Amino acid sequence: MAYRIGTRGSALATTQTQWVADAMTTADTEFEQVIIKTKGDVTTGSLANLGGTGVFATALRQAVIDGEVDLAVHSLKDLPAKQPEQLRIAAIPERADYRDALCAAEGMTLETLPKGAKIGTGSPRRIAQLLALRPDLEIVDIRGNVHTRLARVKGYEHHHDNAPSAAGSPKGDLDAVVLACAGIDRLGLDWAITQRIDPELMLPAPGQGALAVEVSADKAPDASLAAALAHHDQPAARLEATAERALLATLEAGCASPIGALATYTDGRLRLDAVVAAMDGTKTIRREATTALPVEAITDATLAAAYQLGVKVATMMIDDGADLLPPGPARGNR
Ligand SMILES: NCc1[nH]cc(CCC(=O)O)c1CC(=O)O
Repeated sequence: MAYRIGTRGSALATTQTQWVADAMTTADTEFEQVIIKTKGDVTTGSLANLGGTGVFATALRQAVIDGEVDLAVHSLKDLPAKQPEQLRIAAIPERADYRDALCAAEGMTLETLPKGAKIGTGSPRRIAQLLALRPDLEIVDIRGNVHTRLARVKGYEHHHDNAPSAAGSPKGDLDAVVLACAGIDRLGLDWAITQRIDPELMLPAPGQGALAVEVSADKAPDASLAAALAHHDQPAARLEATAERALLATLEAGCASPIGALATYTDGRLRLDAVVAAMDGTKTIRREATTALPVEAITDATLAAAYQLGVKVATMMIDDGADLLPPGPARGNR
């Protein structure tokens, strides 16, 4: 059978969708990419001002609901925490590097960047954690695809002369940008990363580095597609994503500040670290908890335990005043 697999049109989106398609292709199961334009792709201007959640995902999700495509591949971190009833995340494949990446001029790191260095990012979560570490940094709001953002770093084009030209936007005007390692690695641009930022210093967005393969909840996939999806649903990634998204769902109801969260599943234990931070970096609330979760296979009970871990850590943070921190801009760019 051939299936239509929906994707955003960016280089990163089509690369990761092709990765999923290739992984799931068998002798009798193949995939054809269908590119869906989303609001996040056609709107220019700062994402911090665009508002709302899920700007990248909405049109793609609608294409699944309308039956235009059989399945869709998203970056999990672009999906709002609340799952729409018409859709189901059928697979969360093995996760890539979940860390944030500093891509700086001259091999610099967060420790060696000069005082007052100009750092490009539009993510309230990254801004808050950067300023908590280095209040002297000058943050510059940037957006655009991975190539466009990397081209803002001094010397980038000198090192990468076949970089697609980032028409219209400035080049080489920043000391560094912060992006997700996962996206840069998937595009084969890992040489641009000068520091994979330790999650002790900066917690990633909930779901960062993970992909979500979404299908219609009403129309069950046929047997060969269902088998391919089940085979690529990785238990550790599923448990980690469940805890991170439970935390996000709980905090979104009670606090409006930037949120970072990282769950790691190793040796039968699921650990969740999370942070809520004031945008100016002056206050951060960071908590963690671990639960023993020996699993052979994912069941409703293990997923419920992972979800409860997220609720627990979020509740601890609200008790510690996470809901009293000043709000960041409307969400949509983590
Ligand atoms: N918000 C855009 C977005 N959505 C997913 C990724 C990176 C890949 C991933 O986290 O899986 C990015 C770019 C970035 O934050 O650098």
